[in-house]
Amino acid sequence: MSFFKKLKEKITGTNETVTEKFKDGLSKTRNQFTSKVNDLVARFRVIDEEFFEELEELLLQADVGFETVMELIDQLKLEVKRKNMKDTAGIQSVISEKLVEIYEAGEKMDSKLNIQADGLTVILMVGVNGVGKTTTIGKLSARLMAEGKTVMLAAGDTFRAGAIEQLVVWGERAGVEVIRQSEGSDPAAVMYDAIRAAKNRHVDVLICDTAGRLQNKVNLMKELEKVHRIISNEVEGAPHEVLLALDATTGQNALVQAQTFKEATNVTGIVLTKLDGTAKGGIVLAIRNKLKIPVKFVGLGEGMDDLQPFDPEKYVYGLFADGLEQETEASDTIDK
Ligand SMILES: Nc1nc2c(ncn2[C@@H]2O[C@H](COP(=O)(O)OP(=O)(O)OP(=O)(O)O)[C@@H](O)[C@H]2O)c(=O)[nH]1
Repeated sequence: MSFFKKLKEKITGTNETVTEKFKDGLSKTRNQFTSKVNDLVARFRVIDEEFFEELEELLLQADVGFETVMELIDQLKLEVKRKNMKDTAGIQSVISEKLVEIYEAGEKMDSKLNIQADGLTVILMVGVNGVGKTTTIGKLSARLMAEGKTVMLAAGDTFRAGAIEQLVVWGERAGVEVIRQSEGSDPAAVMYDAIRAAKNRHVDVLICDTAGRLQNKVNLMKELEKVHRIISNEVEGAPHEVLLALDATTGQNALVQAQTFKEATNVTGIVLTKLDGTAKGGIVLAIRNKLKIPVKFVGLGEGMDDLQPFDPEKYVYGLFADGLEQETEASDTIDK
């Protein structure tokens, strides 16, 4: 049975709304990358060295990243040989199978949020201004509340004008309390207040916003270190997650930002925002392989429920949805 058919069977009936979100969110990448792969397959018919070279180029253009592309091409060559495939029919299914395998074969990384069963969980959100940090905090609050958790927010970006107000608006929208001080105050003091309030009110999850001043690495590091210290002094084992928000539309630049934050703090997971806004959705694979940090969530749109836990199979489905529909329909007809 082809990978497409197995994948189709696996995801049918399991939360179709989420599957559709991945499909819609990846439509730009699919229209660019996958349609070019389809053209390539139609143009070549026979699998040869030139076919692999052009495929390699398409994968690089989709921001999959050099090392991952090389690994994928090697794996594909082996599989083509093993299966004795002479023509390109069915190669998309093999490509998608290998993409999932490569994603899952890497270092074992837990993409689940580390939420404590008892007591307060503290999540620190870091990232450069404008990447969608505040929006992500709002969406994450709504998601946790839907799971039955009580949530509180700490307005720790006291640096950027308007950041506190923006968080308060999201807090109101999601129905969660925001602990704040005035602009320019010490973010560590805000965290201290917020932890006190969260403990007093027996809140399950406290999400802390931070300033994303990447322009000044020394200040960024100092501030994050101080905030980190206050949080870990007040709550044992905290912060339980340090989530770095990265904007998928910034491509390779997102990798550079991530490197800086990695040096400043112990990032435990990536939230890749605006994946719906780029045709280079391969960046997910580059991030995982280059940074060795799990992508825990992806942003697939602007709505409250458009932040979804990353799932490699749904992601690959989103990339190859059209081909998958066609292939399974054709083989269903043959089966009948
Ligand atoms: N299409 C799309 N837009 C998004 C997504 N996430 C965030 N946005 C949009 O990106 C813009 C910037 O998001 P903000 O949350 O304001 O950015 P920010 O990182 O909080 O900015 P700072 O508070 O300065 O750090 C907003 O218009 C959001 O609606 C996403 O996953 N998809």
